[in-house]
Amino acid sequence: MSLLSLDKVVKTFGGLTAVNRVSFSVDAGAVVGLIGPNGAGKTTVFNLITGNYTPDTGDIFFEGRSVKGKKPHKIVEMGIARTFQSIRLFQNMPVVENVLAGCHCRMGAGIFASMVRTPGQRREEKEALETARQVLEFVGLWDYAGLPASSLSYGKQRLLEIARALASFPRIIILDEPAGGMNDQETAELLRLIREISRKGITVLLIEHDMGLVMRACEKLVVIEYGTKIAEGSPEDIKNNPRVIEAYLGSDEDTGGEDPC
Ligand SMILES: Nc1ncnc2c1ncn2[C@@H]1O[C@H](COP(=O)(O)OP(=O)(O)OP(=O)(O)O)[C@@H](O)[C@H]1O
Repeated sequence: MSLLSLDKVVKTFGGLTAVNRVSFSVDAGAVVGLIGPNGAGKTTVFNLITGNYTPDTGDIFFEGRSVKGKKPHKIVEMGIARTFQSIRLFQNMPVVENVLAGCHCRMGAGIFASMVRTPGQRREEKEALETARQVLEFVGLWDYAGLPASSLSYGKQRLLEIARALASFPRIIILDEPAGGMNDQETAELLRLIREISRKGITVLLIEHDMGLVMRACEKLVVIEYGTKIAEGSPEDIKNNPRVIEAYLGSDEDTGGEDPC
């Protein structure tokens, strides 16, 4: 059953159609990759799913409910969490505090409770801390919990973003170029982590330029070019799809003119 589905979604910026009638679905429990050359519209698709943008036309459904017009924090509450292409952490704050920021959407106590620290508030804080510990252990960063985020390597900062997203207990996690800036060892570790996330029953949708990672991690790929979906299928199908090869060969910036796969 599909957890997330896009139905003929369109997004324009002035005269530019960044996303052009894109439809695809993501099954519950799947790891799906959204790929395409630079500027194809991938991040815009993510921004549409997560409520950072609203589709001009078309619709997006999560668990059968439209997310169109909902604010990003409401969409997080529905069970969709994301990371960003450019790292967005509170650099001067400790690692653990960055994760606690991700727990916030599940904390129900209001402003009054925060001021007087009611027992309910204290319980929520304790639970949030426990969640932060669990997700940091899960991504291998618990040992760094007290250090400022800025002290982490670039690759570890990306893991911290994933931990923060996981702290909202998502049903789907949307990763925008998680391997960007990672070395080979970190990328291998990331692949292991994506598989672990999937094993926990969390659906994964990812944009990634590292084709080795995409091919190993994903069971389905959706390919877009100039905002339009040009192919969809298993990594093996996509690898051999002439239309996809052509799209990538035309984009030296991405592949150095080499086959994407
Ligand atoms: N807020 C915006 N205002 C105007 N144009 C935008 C905006 N966001 C994206 N675009 C344009 O929409 C197109 C798609 O951009 P997008 O960032 O979605 O591509 P992408 O596939 O994620 O690229 P990359 O792989 O380089 O990150 C580009 O031409 C981009 O310049």
